[in-house]
Amino acid sequence: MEFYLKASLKTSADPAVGKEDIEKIMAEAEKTILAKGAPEGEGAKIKSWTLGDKSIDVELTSGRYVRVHDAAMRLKKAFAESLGKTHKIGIRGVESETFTITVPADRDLKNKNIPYVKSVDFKDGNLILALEVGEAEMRNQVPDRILTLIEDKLEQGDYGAKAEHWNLLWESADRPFPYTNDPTEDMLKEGWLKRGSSRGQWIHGPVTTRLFRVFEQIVFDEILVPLGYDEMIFPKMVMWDVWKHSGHAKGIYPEIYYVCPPKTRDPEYWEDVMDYYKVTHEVPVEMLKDKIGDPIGGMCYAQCPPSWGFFQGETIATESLPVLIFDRSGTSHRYESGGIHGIERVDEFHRIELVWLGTKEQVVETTQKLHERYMHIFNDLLDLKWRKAWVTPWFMAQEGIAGVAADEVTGTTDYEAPLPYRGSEGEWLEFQNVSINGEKYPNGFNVKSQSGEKLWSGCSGVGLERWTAVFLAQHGLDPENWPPEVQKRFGKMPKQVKFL
Ligand SMILES: Nc1ncnc2c1ncn2[C@@H]1O[C@H](COS(=O)(=O)NC(=O)[C@@H](N)CO)[C@@H](O)[C@H]1O
Ligand SMILES: [Zn+2]
Repeated sequence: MEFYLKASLKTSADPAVGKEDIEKIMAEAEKTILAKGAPEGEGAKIKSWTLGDKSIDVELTSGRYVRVHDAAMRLKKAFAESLGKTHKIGIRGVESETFTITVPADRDLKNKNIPYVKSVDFKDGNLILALEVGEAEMRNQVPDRILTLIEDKLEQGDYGAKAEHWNLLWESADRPFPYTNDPTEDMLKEGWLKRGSSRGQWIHGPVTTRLFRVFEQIVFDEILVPLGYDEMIFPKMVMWDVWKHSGHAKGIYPEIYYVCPPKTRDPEYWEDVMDYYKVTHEVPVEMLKDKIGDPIGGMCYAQCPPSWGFFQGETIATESLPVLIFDRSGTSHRYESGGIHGIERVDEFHRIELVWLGTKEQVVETTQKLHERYMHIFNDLLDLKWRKAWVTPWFMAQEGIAGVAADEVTGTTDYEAPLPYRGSEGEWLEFQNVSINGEKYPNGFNVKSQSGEKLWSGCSGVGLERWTAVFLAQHGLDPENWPPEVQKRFGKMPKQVKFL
């Protein structure tokens, strides 16, 4: 991998008078300023240099240490000091005439439309990127981010094949499946729910709503109350800034529902739209496009990121750790891939999101306790056939990164269950997960601990549609066949609205 930069350091006067000083700096630079911070012999190299009538023109090459743009800044500083003192010549700025990054690659890039990249050529097993950057971009590490972007793409395969990591951790004993219908079809027949007008959206009648609340009650009784979680309300419209801190801004765009404000709330501004509708009974979507502002963010997607605004920039007292909170205040929205089927994979869903933060030990211990409580719930209360698997951490998957986390403690455990109607080879459904997210969020949101110890966090998403889909797929719709702990909480079947 090689960086190449042909730069022109603009001088305030003809630099010829300082030729001796410049020669001295150029002669020593590779051993001094251009070597600092690099392993032996891996600093930046001066390929050539000449003096213009108001510039010092230099060709630099480097590997990944003392990169050419950093080398140019170091030369600028050295010239400014030496020429400034002795000859009152200042360095006005650094201009890059040619800036290329050459990276070994086994294939060309699909997307060549990268900021500050003029061209991408794939030749003789290398990607050669020509950059168009100014001094500000060179100072602001833009070339470094471009290199990282390319290396990530080459490593991950250009998006597409996100090889999901999956390792079985535990599986419950088999149990008979007396019911093998598709519960969504039977629920539709029973009138328990109806499709909403939006893609992947359902309107839940009294029965499924009651079932959601029964599962929620079980989470309260078995986890939130005994383990001391406090309820909070996390925002449900998520601004770009939150997703920049959480990392979602790296890869969330294909799957969010965007939020745009009106450009103004002045009714006159909207009169033509209203008149258009009143006359045509059609909503003039084209007209709306010009009247709404840019997307300010999106609807709730991962549910926990906005909670970090509560802790951002704070130092948490030792006595408050571990913080154990949860949110169930609203919906999550995802523009899921096609083939939205049943209630198991929807665009609008309801989740209880548990978040815990503390020292690494506290987070690991809290996570362990959660796994024990879930084990009890799924074995003894919901009486499910289910399993747990160690998978690519959800926060990596949501940034388009495959593989597993750096250390073996950080990561996501998916809880999955078979849906009998899918058949014995049918794909199991992830109905919730538990994750240790390491330092990611406290770092991302700059949250410190009184003791100065690094804070860790974890989160667990309990999908109520998913619990319901798994539970009904395995137990059927007749409460008579449900486990007593669910029947007890469910009570009498709510009266159904009768349609004629
Ligand atoms: N499209 C969907 N439909 C229904 N439930 C979903 C959908 N997407 C996610 N969920 C539920 O939300 C849970 C967590 O989602 S996740 O993306 O895996 N993880 C996260 O977002 C973490 N922040 C924990 O919530 C899933 O296990 C599932 O129960
Ligand atoms: Zn989460």
